[in-house]
Amino acid sequence: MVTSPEQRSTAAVQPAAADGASGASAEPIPLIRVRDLRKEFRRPKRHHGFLGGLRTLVTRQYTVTQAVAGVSFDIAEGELVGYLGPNGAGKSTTIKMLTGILVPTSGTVEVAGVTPWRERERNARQIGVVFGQRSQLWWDLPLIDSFKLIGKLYDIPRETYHANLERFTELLGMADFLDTPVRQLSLGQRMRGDLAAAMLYNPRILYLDEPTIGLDVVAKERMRSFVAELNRQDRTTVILTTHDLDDVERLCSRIVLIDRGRVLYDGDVAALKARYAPYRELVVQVADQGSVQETATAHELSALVPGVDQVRFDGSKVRLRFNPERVQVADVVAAVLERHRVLDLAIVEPNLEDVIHQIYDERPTAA
Ligand SMILES: Nc1ncnc2c1ncn2[C@@H]1O[C@H](COP(=O)(O)OP(=O)(O)OP(=O)(O)O)[C@@H](O)[C@H]1O
Repeated sequence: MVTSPEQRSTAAVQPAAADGASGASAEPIPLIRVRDLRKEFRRPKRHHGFLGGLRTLVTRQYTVTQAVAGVSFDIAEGELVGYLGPNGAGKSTTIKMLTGILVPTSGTVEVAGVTPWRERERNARQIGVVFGQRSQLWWDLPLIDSFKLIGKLYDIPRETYHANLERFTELLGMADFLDTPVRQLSLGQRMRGDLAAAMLYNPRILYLDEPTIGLDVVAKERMRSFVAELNRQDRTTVILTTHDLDDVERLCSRIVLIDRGRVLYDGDVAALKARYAPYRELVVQVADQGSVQETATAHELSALVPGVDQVRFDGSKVRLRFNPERVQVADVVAAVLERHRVLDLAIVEPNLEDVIHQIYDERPTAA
């Protein structure tokens, strides 16, 4: 299931138009516009053994990897989009083309009217980039000196620099380590420094590539709340690639899901869940758990509570799955309360991770 950029907002689960061109003239111009983007990596085929090196040079055969195989999407100002996919799907390659680090094999990208790889400097002023695995800070300098250097490099007006430094220091809790050399910072501190450095010159767009990788829960939450604040207060447009779907649940209303260089899904998270996992679970802990398990098979129990499709015993809890479009939550709860003494009860939404696994499981296998 693929959606073209112009279809996404109105019909998130419709098939894509073949050409991916925008037809709606009244639509506002998107901040980021990507059309049929492709990137092919060619590596010389290596021959081994006696005279292999010579053959490699002479035959000039190549191994071709289609890292990005025709991706199109639009992103409006102020959107916060999760760009997701399994290892090797083409996420980093796409981000590298959007940031101007890589030149595509074909296709177009416009970022606020700029073709990133043609006007790298103009593009650099309007984007902030954080790669979780790499730092743009000066390793041997105190963190504050990296900020000062960025202030000079980007010609940030004095007032803007000081206002941003003060705000980010407060929001990211950096006061205690501003004077510490970057190489002595913990990963969580360094990531906060990187995030602040990426935003010091007020870019309109922030690209985050695995920004919470390796962080503990507290550090992750700090990063997430900072990104949410930038997006809400400053309308910063954010594109986030991550394998941590809690980042996505917490931050993104829209996701673009890619696989083998192609878009599998582009739309909002709620619509994705409604399509692939149209259920809720009532999770109950009952006083008579033992007797429930002894006297009622899952099948019998689901017959007792009308509208419940599936019942699972999960440790001390019973999980009853139902479709909220067919049966009211209140009716399911009432049916359970009528029969059992309930100690605890919760309604749980399907988790994005399960939904995405389901999509990968259902996709056609590679040719
Ligand atoms: N410089 C390169 N030369 C050759 N192949 C490359 C290069 N960079 C990426 N690839 C290949 O392109 C494909 C997409 O890689 P990419 O790094 O974009 O994936 P990804 O979705 O970011 O994966 P991950 O989640 O593991 O970071 C992979 O098959 C990868 O091996």
